[in-house]
Amino acid sequence: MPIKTQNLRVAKMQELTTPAELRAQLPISEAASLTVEGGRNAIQRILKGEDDRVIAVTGPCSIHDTEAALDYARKLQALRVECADTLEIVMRVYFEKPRTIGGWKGLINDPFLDGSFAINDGLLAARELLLEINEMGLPVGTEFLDTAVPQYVADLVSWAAIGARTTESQIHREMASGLSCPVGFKNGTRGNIQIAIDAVRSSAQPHHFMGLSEGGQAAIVGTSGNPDCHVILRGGEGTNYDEASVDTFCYTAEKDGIRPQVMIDASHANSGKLPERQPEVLANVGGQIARGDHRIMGVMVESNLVAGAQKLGGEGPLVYGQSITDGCIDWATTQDCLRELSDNVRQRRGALTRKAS
Ligand SMILES: O=C[C@H](O)[C@H](O)COP(=O)(O)O
Ligand SMILES: C=C(OP(=O)(O)O)C(=O)O
Repeated sequence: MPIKTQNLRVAKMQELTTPAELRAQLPISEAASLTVEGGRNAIQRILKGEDDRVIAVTGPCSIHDTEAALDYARKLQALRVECADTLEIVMRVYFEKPRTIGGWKGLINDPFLDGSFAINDGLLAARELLLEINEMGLPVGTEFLDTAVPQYVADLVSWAAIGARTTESQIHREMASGLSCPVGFKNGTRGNIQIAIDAVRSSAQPHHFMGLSEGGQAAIVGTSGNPDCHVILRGGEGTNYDEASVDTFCYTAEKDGIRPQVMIDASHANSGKLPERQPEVLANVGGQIARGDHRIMGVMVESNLVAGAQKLGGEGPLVYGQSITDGCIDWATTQDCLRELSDNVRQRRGALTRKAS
């Protein structure tokens, strides 16, 4: 009789809702599908240089309270309409957090914030929120971390990110090669840009891998490759948002055969994890744009209703609209920064017109 050699450290296994079941419960509406298609098309045109606007992915570090997220979305949608001529504003709606060591891993993993890990409820809450935001006309960007998640929600996502900790991972590049939306790859946590360039090249190719079918069966997935991938500079051991860093990145990108274009993350290592530094980063990046730089096609901002961050599990109730992961800038500051960026895009147009005449 063989001794037990399997699942020795698996404490629990519970059935997961299938993607088809979740989608039947919360089907995409016509209004939401139009927002997704419009958002993806706009981003694709910006990536191809057919639209001179700048993508601005802005929103909380992570979603932990869907009511607060909807409040934020209503404000952002008004700003999106105001800045439509210069910016393609997309709400950052992050449900999955890649932790350096440990901590809360996001709304899908632990929606009740209490270690109950009710993932079926987390998927439901995520899909419900994505539907509501899209129905407002506001496109959504998210990070995909668990490779099973896209089958549940990717039809409601206009732009996706692969994080600094997973850009080098083959399974994330395979996943990106099959996503229907444009995808940004962050440089590595130590600042390595080559892994992000390699990721863009890898994801443009077709791949075959093991995945999940609509019906929740294990499946062999074949993809056609994603031509709409790009790099996001997020800093590393130092910052990499300045002109010299953009030059270095674009030189390397062109040498490796990818488009010399980039999104700049104003947060993470580019702000030294100090949220109050994000406006300074955005002003620098906006200055580069105003002076005529067309290589910077997007920015990312960690922003919430209330500035800073709070500890999950601290004394008293959570502050409404404040991050429980990385610190964010508040809504008023976000509005000022994006309006300034919008002016910078106009200045770039003016500079080009002056040059041409
Ligand atoms: O954006 C979020 C965080 O920077 C990332 O998830 C890592 O967080 P941690 O270092 O607090 O775990
Ligand atoms: C985790 C994130 O960023 P990074 O992968 O750059 O650390 C994030 O944007 O939430």
